[in-house]
Parts: sequence; C-alpha cells; structure tokens
Amino acid sequence: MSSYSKELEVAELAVQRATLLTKRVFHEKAKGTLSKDDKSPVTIGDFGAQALIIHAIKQNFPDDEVVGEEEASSLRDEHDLRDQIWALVEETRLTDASAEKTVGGPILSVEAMLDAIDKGNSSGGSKGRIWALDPIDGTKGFLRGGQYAVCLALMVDGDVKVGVLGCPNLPVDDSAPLSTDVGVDQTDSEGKGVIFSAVAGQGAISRALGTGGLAKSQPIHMKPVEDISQATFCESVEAAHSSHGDQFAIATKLGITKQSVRMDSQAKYGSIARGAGDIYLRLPVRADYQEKIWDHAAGDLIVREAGGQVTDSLGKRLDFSKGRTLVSNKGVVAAPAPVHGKVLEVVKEVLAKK
Ligand SMILES: Nc1ncnc2c1ncn2[C@@H]1O[C@H](COP(=O)(O)O)[C@@H](OP(=O)(O)O)[C@H]1O
Ligand SMILES: [Mg+2]
Ligand SMILES: [Mg+2]
Ligand SMILES: [Mg+2]
Repeated sequence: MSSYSKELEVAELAVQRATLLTKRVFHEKAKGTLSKDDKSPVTIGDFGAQALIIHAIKQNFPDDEVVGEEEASSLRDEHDLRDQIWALVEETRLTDASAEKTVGGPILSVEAMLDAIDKGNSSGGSKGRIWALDPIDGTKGFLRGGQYAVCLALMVDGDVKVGVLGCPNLPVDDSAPLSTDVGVDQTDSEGKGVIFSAVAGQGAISRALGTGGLAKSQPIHMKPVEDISQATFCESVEAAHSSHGDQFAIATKLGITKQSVRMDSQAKYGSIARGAGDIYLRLPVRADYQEKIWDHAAGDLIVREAGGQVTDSLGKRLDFSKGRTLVSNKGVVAAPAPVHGKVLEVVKEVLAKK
C-alpha cells in the first residue's frame, strides 16, 4: 500500500516555492492582470505559480496528468506579460538547496515555462493519477489584499489522496482567532503563512509556510461544536460566488447570531479544519455554474481528515471523478462530522422554501 509520502513532500515543497513567487507579486501594486474569457481576473502570480508547480510535478512524476486552472495561450502574444512572469519564475528558488532539487530545480527557458503552464490541460476523470492545481485561489482576494491560497491535490482513480493548501496570509498559530473584518490583518507580514496538508487515511496537519524545506508539523482537528448557535461560519467575500442571503438564512435558523467570517479562497477549508472556524457554506448563486475541481479537491480532503464532513446541499459527497468540474454538484456544506447532519437539514429547509 502506498503511503504517498513522496507525493506529499513534492506537493508541499512545490506549493511552498510557488508562494515565494505569489508573495512577491502580492506586494507589487501592478500585478500584471488580464481578464479571462469568463471576465474573471488572472495575474502574473497565477501563471508563474502554475508553471513552477507543474514543473515540479513533471520532474518527479512524468506520467501524471494535471488539471490546472490557467493556460498560456494569451501569453504567447502578450510578450510584456510573458517576460514579467519569466523574470519572476527565473528568480524564485527555495532557500534550501536540497528542497529546491526536490522540486526539480529551475525551469530552463521561456518556452519551457509556457509549456509547463499548458501541461495543466488534462481533462480529468476517473482513471489514473491526476493532480488538481489552483495556482492562486481567491485571485480577487489576492488583488484586494485579502486571503488567497495555492492549492494542489493528487487524485487517484477520481479519489483525492493528497491535498495541500499554502495560505501566505493566514496566521501560523492554529488557535489564532479569525478576523471578521476582511480588510484587517490579512497580509503576509512577519510571522504569517501556513501550509495545511493531508493524506487520505493519515489525518491532516499544519506547519509554518517558510521559505525552503518543511517546518515541523502538528496534527489539526476540527473543533467539537457543543452548541451550534455559537458556531463560527465562513463564506466567500464575493457575493457572486455564493449566496450570502441563503447562508444568512441558514445561520439564523441554526440560531447563529455571530457575524459570518468572509474570507476568499480555500483558506476557509483550512481555517475550519484547524478549528479557527466551524462551518463553511457555499450555496450556488446561479444554477448553471459548475464548481471547478481545483477550487475544492485539497480542502475537501483536509477537512475530512481533520474530522469534518463535506457534501453538497443535497448531501452528496463532492465527486472529483467527472472531469475538470464537479458537474452536477450543488454547492458545498462543510462542518464537523457530528453536526453536519443538522446543518444539512437546515440547508435543505431553507433551499426548499425558495
Ligand atoms: N459563480 C460562481 N460560483 C461559484 N464559484 C465561482 C463563481 N465564479 C467563480 N468562482 C470561483 O470562485 C473561486 C474563489 O472562491 P472564493 O469566493 O471562495 O474565494 C474562484 O477561484 P479563482 O480565484 O482561483 O479563480 C472561481 O473559480
Ligand atoms: Mg480564476
Ligand atoms: Mg480557485
Ligand atoms: Mg485560481
């Protein structure tokens, strides 16, 4: 039986290296932003992080496929942007030489960088080893100066086996309280940055993000919820990504009077997994939107391995085996296993009334 220890090490170091690049872009005023066909933003940070992570995967596991959010076609004629990304990618190294070697060392040319980005074009599915990569999740948060996450997961035959979330703007300390103010305390200043990770059947851990080599880790667990009315629930900052109205109605029905914690990215999954929050609700705004596998694969495993349950609003487990999206999934309800049933019951009641 495989323990996926090599995969976990490569994934954590690759995510760590990518955050060195994204942190540099985070501090720059001009983040080299393009608008994609669906009108959503992408930055030089997203492209650079995708290139570095796919390079690390392909150097270690050449036959594995990658479902990555970004692709390089727009960069092949945007030479200025391409050169800005290359300058970042060329300079980004882990401070520990052996760790840098583990992630495949440098990318050797601009062409190789563009090719690496384009290797994220797997169509996904239920067979074989496929990585799901979101080089910057919460790009809108990243642009706003809020939370974002570098997300990587390995699926084997459609099932998530390894999940890693690099969150440069979250506190290292698992017991630090969450801020309810999106604008406050969300920088990667001194002492910030955490990696969450999990291997199926082996539990979830966190460790300081660091800059080269992996810091000591500790196990993380969801907080036992004795009184659901005291639970902290997390949701997206962006009202277009999930229904704040439905989520408010559900929280109210659960007796929760505390304001929700609004946070961009899969930092929400990591935060509930370590007990800094309790419940994550993501109810669809539009019936035709299909959730992307890279927005959930790592977080789903980390929360489940920390003692949580993750389903959609109908109570179905998220199914990563259908392709690049979750296809027929209806939102996300993530909560500690002992109270998930109660939360789901209220979710169904509120949605039935619409
Ligand atoms: N209408 C929609 N409903 C749900 N998710 C959406 C959406 N439009 C975009 N998204 C996704 O929401 C993600 C951010 O989630 P959150 O709101 O939790 O920060 C985006 O990831 P990226 O930022 O990687 O593009 C994007 O994939
Ligand atoms: Mg995006
Ligand atoms: Mg995303
Ligand atoms: Mg993204």
